[in-house]
Amino acid sequence: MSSAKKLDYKNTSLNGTILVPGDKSISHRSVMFGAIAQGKTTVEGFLLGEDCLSTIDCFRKLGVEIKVEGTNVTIESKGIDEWVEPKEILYTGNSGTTTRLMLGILSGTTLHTILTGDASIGKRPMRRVADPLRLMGAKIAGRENGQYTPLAIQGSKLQAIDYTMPVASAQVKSAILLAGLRAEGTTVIREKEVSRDHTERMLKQFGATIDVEGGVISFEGGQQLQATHVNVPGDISSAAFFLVAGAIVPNSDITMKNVGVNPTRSGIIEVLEKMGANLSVVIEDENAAEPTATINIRTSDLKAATIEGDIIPRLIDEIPVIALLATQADGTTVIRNAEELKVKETDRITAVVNELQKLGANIEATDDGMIIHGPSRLHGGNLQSYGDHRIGMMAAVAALIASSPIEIDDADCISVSYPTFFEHVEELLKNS
Ligand SMILES: O=C(O)C1=C[C@@H](OP(=O)(O)O)[C@@H](O)[C@H](O)C1
Ligand SMILES: C=C(OP(=O)(O)O)C(=O)O
Repeated sequence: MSSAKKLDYKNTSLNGTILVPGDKSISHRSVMFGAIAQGKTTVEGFLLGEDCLSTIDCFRKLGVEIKVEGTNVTIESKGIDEWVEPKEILYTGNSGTTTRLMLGILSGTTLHTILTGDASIGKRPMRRVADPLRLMGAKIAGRENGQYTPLAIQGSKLQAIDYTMPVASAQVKSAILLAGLRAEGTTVIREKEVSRDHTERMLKQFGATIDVEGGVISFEGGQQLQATHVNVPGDISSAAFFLVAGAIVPNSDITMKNVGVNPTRSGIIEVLEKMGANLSVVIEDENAAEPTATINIRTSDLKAATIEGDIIPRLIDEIPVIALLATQADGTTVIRNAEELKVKETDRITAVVNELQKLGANIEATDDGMIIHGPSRLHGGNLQSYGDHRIGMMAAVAALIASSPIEIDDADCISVSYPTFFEHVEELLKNS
């Protein structure tokens, strides 16, 4: 059920300390790796967002025992060879990560499975994963030769490949690595631009050996994963909404603890620094499998920046809210090389530009990004989320500075990645 939400935040500031929920990418992977390994894996700080719950649901249908108690999750598996062939279709909801990584995992089993998701997933390109997996010997069938869900997979024997990534995508890389775990030989992946490396880090955590050097990943097939404990840090992509809110809402001072600051994810921190934000980042644990930090942000005088090149994959999911940030910065912000935004939950270039224009922002779309002239005073209006959690949250942060109320058509979609988002907004407003 979708629900409209009217936001009327007048003369408020945001103050206080919050703990953003667990990282979505790492939460997905913790369940996947725990299900592949034999034994009991325990996860702490798991994200109870709908996308990660879809991943849990898929593995339960494969016979893996998964218990959820608050944000603690226990996965008990007899190992990938003991999974059962599901009688039902595996439903991946709104989650591209679940769909693409499962495709890689399931290709190397002996099972017949079918993956499908919601209307948005049904439009997202899957050949970017199916094609390299087919080079490994995977048997995948689907609409338009495997481009779109539903996708049927007949598990088969796989051979390693040496693959040069045509796009910077951690989902493609991870699907190949997870198939590579079951393949004969050494899988080699060559990345021109580094994408998030949670899969590589977690493979090591589960006892595998993986070599990463100068954008080249080498990974020997046939390794067994060992069940372990996974500590999921706070999601920097969720923290991003409050980093921007703290910078643009007058008289604000927000602290977030335990935020994951893996360098392949922390592009937004570099952008905030470049734009002159009042920001401090104190590393908590540099040696953890995934490093964390306490981050403080205060109201800032911002200047425009150019955002392009190899930083793009390190902040791709943050671009909608960075665009909002740029509407409050002095000068012209240019975002380039971000055409991947067109194949997310919705076309995020069109969605961001349309919705921010409705509020009076001076923003235009380009083929691979957007151009924003700031600063501009935003007014209220009726905004669409397009069923995309990141667009919904961008609209909600805009409401914190808009001169009149903003109504968001379908705000429920925010629970895909940040179910407690509005509780955190209320908590920070209380202290103002
Ligand atoms: O691997 C992951 O967990 C993700 C990778 C990124 O997608 P791409 O691989 O399509 O760039 C990102 O946008 C998505 O939110 C999560
Ligand atoms: C693109 C996203 O996720 P996914 O690809 O897993 O749907 C996102 O969370 O912004």
